[in-house]
Amino acid sequence: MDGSSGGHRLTADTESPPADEPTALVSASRELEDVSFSAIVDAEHESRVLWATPGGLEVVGQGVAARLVAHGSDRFDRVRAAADRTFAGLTHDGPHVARPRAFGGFSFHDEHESGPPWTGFDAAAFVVPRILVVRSETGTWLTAVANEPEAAQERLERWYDRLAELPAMQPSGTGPGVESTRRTTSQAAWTEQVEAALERIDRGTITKVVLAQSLSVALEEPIDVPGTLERLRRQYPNCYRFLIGPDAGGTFFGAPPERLVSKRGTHVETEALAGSVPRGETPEADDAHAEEMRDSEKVQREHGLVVEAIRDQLDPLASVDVADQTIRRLATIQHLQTPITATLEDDRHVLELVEALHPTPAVGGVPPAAAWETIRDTEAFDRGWYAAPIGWFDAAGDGEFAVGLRSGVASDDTVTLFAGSGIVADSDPDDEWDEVQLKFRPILDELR
Ligand SMILES: C=C(O[C@@H]1C=C(C(=O)O)C=C[C@H]1O)C(=O)O
Repeated sequence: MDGSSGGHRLTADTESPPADEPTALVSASRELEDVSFSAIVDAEHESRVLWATPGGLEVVGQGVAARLVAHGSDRFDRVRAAADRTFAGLTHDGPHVARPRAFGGFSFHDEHESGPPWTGFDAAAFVVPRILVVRSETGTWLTAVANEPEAAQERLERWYDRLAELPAMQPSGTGPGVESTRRTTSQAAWTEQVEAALERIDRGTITKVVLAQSLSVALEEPIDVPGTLERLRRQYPNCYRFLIGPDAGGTFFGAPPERLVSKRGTHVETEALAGSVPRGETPEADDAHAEEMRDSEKVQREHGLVVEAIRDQLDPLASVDVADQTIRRLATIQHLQTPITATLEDDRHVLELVEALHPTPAVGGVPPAAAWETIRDTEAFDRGWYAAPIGWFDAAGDGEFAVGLRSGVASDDTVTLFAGSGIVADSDPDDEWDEVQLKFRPILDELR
């Protein structure tokens, strides 16, 4: 069902209300001993989600209590309207951290149509899972969501018993092995693409554009996505981790370093993350790379465009505070980062902020429309949900979104990876090529 035409889509074994009379969601929570998250997200052919933040919140969900889907240029508004209907009258019996949330995201651009490798991915799609396990500072909670209190309670008890029987920890395994890789963009084609973008920059059509590549990886064994994410956690402990698995089609997953936005009440946090250099072999070499990035006029210009665009987007809504630049060090790469916070004048839904910010020039360009045209004229693959907002929102309109980077979409025995880099005046095609290869590594290393 298209969420634009109604709120809930209920799967067969829930108590389906008449289509035009969605009943309110009811949820109940119970504290758990720690459990293996895989038990929730291993289920194939079931809708499943995983969301983990650098701050330590981890959530897994399975099944569909409500689904919100939208297409077209007003997809953000449509999801928000569907969210209001979905969450109207919600009653939650449990701690705030374990409340029902809608998890999902958007495609990079609003003309997106689902198709390989993005089968199962609409232009905007969220689910409120029927079963959630939340691990936070205050403990681990199991939440069941249904349309009636008895059904929620029954589901809660059934899953509590089921999870209690499983071992708490499951091995995260090893990579599925890479049989072969196929590029959408050869290095020669890339050089031409970057040079064509540089011409547009010269002519003044654009100031910056982020061009990307995709890499299709044929696997030796089927991939265990939750296991892969668990291994990514060890390598990239300060990154987000996400898995979005519709009940049919591919599974989108990744470990992005970049927050698009988080909102709690009137407090907003976002950041500019743009400018990239490799890690060094020694602490001295590491610092030298970081120094070189900080001192580069080109990187500062590229980064400054992102800070400026975020400030311009938030200024009409909030009082904005831009902090000092720092270096964001990840296992394989370092970035220039500027943390940005804001205080909203009036409370807003997090989706309003997502719409205002996406795509920032960290993944799109300046000016946005001409940059998008450049991307469309240039890239030989479908961005799908790559570099797009991935996250959650709740009944109050609070939520958090990452940028879907360092990511791939898995289907059958293939994972398609995506990575890009910002092109500004003075960009060198060979350097940008190297940067893109570095950004494939987080996922690619875990597949080997
Ligand atoms: C586009 C990507 O990364 C983005 C682009 C960056 C850059 O151009 O320096 C840095 C971080 C991200 O905002 C990607 O990882 O695919």
